[in-house]
Amino acid sequence: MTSNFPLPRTLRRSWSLSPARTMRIVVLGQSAVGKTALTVRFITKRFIGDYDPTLEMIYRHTAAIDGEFVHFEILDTAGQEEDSLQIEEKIKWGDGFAVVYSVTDRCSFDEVMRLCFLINHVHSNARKGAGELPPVVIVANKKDLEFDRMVTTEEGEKLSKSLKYPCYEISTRDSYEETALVFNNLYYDLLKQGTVSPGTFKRRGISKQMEKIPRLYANSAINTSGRSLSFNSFRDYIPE
Ligand SMILES: Nc1nc2c(ncn2[C@@H]2O[C@H](COP(=O)(O)OP(=O)(O)OP(=O)(O)O)[C@@H](O)[C@H]2O)c(=O)[nH]1
Repeated sequence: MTSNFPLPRTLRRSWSLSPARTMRIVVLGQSAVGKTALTVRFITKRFIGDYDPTLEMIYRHTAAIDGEFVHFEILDTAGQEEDSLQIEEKIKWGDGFAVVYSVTDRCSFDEVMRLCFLINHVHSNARKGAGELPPVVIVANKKDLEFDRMVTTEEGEKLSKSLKYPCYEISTRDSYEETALVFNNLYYDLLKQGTVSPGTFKRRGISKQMEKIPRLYANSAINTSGRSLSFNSFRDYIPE
């Protein structure tokens, strides 16, 4: 089908983009800190309030960053207690990590350190000292809930300094831009490591456990209706 209207400049530009890279990001953190909200906000640009708390999913999303297509595969983990072997499989799968806590929940803040150590431990063993450790960002979510705050900005900064990972204090509810910054910066950090070939990031094998996690192809460009979608209708809306 042809159109009588000229294409917008942004669409015309995208045709000259170079081949896509794929980056796998694992979103970790305690239950109810906003992992699903963060992931869905990034890929649909919308804040959707209610999710099935137990759902674990790999979202696939293509974004154009600095004139390049980047395929994100984002594993939104369940955030509930599971044995360490299961978490380790997921950590092995990732190229980069967003470790999320809520500024309204001190326990979720205390969990960040353990998760960061686990990431380092798993990847140090896997790489046997060769190569840099994967990029990690700490996400302090729900900063809009100032009255319920239990963790100060300074505490977040102190943790960030001691772990040597950047920490972004954000509101997934209020800002798409802050959410995108988390994922885009993980991508830039991985690029900086210089371990990427022009086509794709280096791939490792996928375990049977990882193959069982449902995958969903989602792209913000698909959702242009301006409707507010519930999570279930969001899932039905976007085909695999
Ligand atoms: N006010 C506010 N609420 C938020 C924000 N981010 C998430 N929420 C709410 O926090 C609750 C939990 O969000 P989820 O995204 O389901 O949290 P989760 O970490 O994925 O939870 P699990 O699936 O149990 O691991 C939901 O009611 C969200 O609407 C935010 O930035 N501000």
